[in-house]
Amino acid sequence: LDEISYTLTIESQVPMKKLRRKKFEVKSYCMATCPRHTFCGNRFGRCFHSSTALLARGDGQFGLRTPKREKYVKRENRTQPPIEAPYVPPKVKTATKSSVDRTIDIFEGMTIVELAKRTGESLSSLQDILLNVGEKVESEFDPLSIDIAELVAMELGVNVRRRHSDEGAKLLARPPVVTVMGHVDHGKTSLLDALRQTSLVEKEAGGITQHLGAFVVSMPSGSSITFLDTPGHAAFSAMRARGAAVTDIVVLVVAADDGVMPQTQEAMSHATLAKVPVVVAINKCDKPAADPEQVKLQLASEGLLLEEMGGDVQVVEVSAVKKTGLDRLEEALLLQAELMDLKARIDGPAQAYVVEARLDRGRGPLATAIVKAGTLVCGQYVVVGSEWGRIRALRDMVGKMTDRATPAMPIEIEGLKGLPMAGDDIVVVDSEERARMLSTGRTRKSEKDRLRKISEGRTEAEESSEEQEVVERVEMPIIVKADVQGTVQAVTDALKSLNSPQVFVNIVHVGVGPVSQSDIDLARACGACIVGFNVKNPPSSVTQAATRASIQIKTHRVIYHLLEDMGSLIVHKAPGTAETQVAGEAQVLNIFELKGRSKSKGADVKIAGCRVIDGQVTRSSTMRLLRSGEVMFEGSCASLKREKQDVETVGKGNECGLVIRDWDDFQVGDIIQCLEQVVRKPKFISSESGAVRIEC
Ligand SMILES: Nc1nc2c(ncn2[C@@H]2O[C@H](COP(=O)(O)OP(=O)(O)OP(=O)(O)O)[C@@H](O)[C@H]2O)c(=O)[nH]1
Repeated sequence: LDEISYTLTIESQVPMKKLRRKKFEVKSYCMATCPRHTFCGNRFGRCFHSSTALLARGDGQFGLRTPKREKYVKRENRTQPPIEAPYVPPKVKTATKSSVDRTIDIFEGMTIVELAKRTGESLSSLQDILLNVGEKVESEFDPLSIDIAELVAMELGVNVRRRHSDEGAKLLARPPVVTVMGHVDHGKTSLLDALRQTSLVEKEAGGITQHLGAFVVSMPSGSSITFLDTPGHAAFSAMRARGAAVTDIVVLVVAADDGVMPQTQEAMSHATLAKVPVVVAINKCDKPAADPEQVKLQLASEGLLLEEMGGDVQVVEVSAVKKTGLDRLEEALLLQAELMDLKARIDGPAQAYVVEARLDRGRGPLATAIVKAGTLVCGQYVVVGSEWGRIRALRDMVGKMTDRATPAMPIEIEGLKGLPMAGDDIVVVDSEERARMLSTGRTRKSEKDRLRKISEGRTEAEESSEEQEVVERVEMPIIVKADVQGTVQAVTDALKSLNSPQVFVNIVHVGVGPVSQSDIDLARACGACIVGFNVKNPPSSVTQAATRASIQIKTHRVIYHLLEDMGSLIVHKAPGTAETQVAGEAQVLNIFELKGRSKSKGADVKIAGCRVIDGQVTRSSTMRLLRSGEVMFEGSCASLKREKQDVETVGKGNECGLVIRDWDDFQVGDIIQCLEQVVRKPKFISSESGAVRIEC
């Protein structure tokens, strides 16, 4: 009511019938005071319930008739013209979305003054934080270590990007890091397998490779290419996006017999966003249905400037199965790398990224990493994401121990205290104390961010639930277990995409490895469902414990199947939205009057002789009377008869006699609708690109 800037005092509910008798013209229905709108499902349209209406008389006076006092309450402020349109409540944004994550660049040796400028904080507050972290700064212009700068920024809730200066350092050419992307089934895995087999290193090692999440192909010329071995489904886009942060070149695989598909386009967007150049591999050229020229035209129409059409994107026709064109693909990649003049500093502390992480029973947390610059040396203290450790062992892609790793070299790091995440950065620090400090600071920051995001998620949900009239929002706690850390993350992200205003997908715990007894204990404590992706089936003792505790364990190997399964669980759990549905319609053909037949007062009763023209009319339902499309009344049915017999329902095409409680002003031609309350559940929607969501 505030919205239309006048105030009404509503003193009681008024049946519309009585108001109509007094010749009030209904101008608009007021939903704000309708006691039944929570049931009528029309909260944001007109509320058709008869009991409350905002009315206007012929003279333009607005008011609400109050039968007890026989007067209407006038509006107090008449500056607004009479309302013509139904009242639509304002969209009030209640959520105070926290400011967008801020990220600043930090570097070794920056001063507190510079840090204050970048964070926008006062010098004194930075000095207080420095004191808290036990760092003494004599002057505002003393250089800070990059770790301390990060700690201070984290205390302020600011994200950092570490910048390392290569000034004065010797830069050497380094191999390109390549990610293979493309649509499902276009042959990414086959191509990676075929390329892996071309590796001289592998041949020397007798073809025994461990799965590292990355491998190096060494060419006879002495050059080499590092391939990231990332999975290919759309749900793993999060991981691919992370991969792209380390990636120099993307190989876009397009099947020659299938052409550009949704995930081809998605891969192109990933590469464009990450500003990573693309080399196209038109695969399956051995197939009779292969049409590489058609694929090229499609790619060009997608905006890819192909070399043979005057652009700079190289295209190579290959067959992963027949292993043809692989050498040309490798050459194209090396040429692209040459054009990019990829160089890195070899000396000094390493900058590296985690590609994959897993837990080994005997060796503890293991992280596959790619060094971007500098040299990672065995024995160094490192902080990896929020984890830390001292490098106990470094292994190369064939599992051979090495004491150092140089740029673009995939290595496996042993010695971390916890399991990092794919995409985490690796920072070399001076001491154990510094490593612990930074790791604690990062953990605290990410926990704060997580809680903030949860609360934002809830607020967003609350906001949209207002719009969609959700009965309530339920929480669905989930525990995610997967084979490797990267997959855990991808599955978690994919499950979060099933978040909806009705069901809050709350990932309470994630971990690597099969579902264990401790997962069951946790699930029991918080009523969670356990999701296992690409993990071994749990031991029977664990499954039995889960059954006893009625805990659902969902194990899958195909991400889409997992999402579909969880989607239906979420839909099942969703409370749904209450909706009013017209179950049937009858038209008034005749009006009969029975004298003195009203049960309560012995008054006359009017019966509407109707024909059901659509659906069916049910006695127990609410009836809505429409005249020339306008709602006249809504109320319950007092009697429904067919050929003098009381009946519960009358179907389409049949005639019946209808009495509506508190309404007898029937006219021939009136339409009586029979209203039904239904609960509409949300839907699991999957798009062609593989993206899924729950639509309420
Ligand atoms: N004839 C032919 N078949 C191929 C070729 N490359 C892959 N295939 C077949 O295409 C199918 C899919 O290949 P994958 O390598 O699993 O495709 P992918 O893109 O990795 O698939 P996802 O991992 O599901 O995204 C398999 O049956 C392969 O044998 C090729 O060059 N020629």
